[in-house]
Amino acid sequence: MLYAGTSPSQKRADLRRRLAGGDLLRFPGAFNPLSARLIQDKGFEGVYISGAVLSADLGLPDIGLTTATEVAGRSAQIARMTDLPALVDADTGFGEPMNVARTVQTLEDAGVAGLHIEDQVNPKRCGHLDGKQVVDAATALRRVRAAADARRDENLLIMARTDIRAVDGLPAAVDRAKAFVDAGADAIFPEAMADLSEFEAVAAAVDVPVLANMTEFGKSDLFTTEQLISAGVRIVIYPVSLLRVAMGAAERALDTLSAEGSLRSEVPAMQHRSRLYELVDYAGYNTFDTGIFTYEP
Ligand SMILES: C[C@](O)(C(=O)O)[C@H](CC(=O)O)C(=O)O
Ligand SMILES: [Mg+2]
Repeated sequence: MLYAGTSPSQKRADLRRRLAGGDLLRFPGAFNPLSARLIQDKGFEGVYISGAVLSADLGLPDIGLTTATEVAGRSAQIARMTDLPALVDADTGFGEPMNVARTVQTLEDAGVAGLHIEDQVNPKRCGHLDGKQVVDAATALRRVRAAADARRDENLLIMARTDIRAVDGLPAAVDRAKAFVDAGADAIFPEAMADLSEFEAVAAAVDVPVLANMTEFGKSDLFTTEQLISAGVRIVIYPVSLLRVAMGAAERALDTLSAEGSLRSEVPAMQHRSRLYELVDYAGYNTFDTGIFTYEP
């Protein structure tokens, strides 16, 4: 009933333990708190909270318009709904190193298990678009250092994302990944890798987990979990996938409604009322009521 029973510090400890175990951890993007429940129910290892989804949800492009407060608010709503660790996209950290530090503490308070800070210039843009720019190494490292120093729970996972591959090539991405680890990054997110061997090169160069972004319609192929494991990847995100699936279904249903005058033919594809009730635990609330109202002081 209500929110998940696992505390944020426990989720962070769980994530650390699972990462030490060596498996590939799969983090589908939750496009709302309810979908986080579904991700847990289906047996995934974690939930991703995407900046692209947050922007799209507000009807905005992913070009650095959202604020740290909006990201923290949505993160809290999603993270509290699941026992799984949540990883959140903190974009560029929302400002200078001191702002990055405050962003980290705010997201920690929101209950996430980890976050990533990227090295794009402000305002950032989707990592799979052309025309990105990255900041110099010193600036990028200061962001990561500030993030690592700011956390109060040592288990909060600070991931450093580099977008430099699309700008200066793979060797630059490998160099930056190594420097990020020296600056305190617990994991590396190399954005827009061209192929599997590039993931492999980054994973071989650092001794921390590497994350793969399996976003659709982007610069990387959609590799299978087996392929990612063979390349040494330890975390995979499917950031916008569930939103794309849901919006695709919504468009088709609206077209059906226009064409057919009713949604009758769409009903078999819909999530059933009973399944929705299962996910929001209607039964748990009934048990609570029964316990309270039959209680005799
Ligand atoms: C991972 C990402 O940062 C996100 O916000 O989810 C995006 C995803 C996307 O736009 O497809 C990204 O920059 O890759
Ligand atoms: Mg993003």
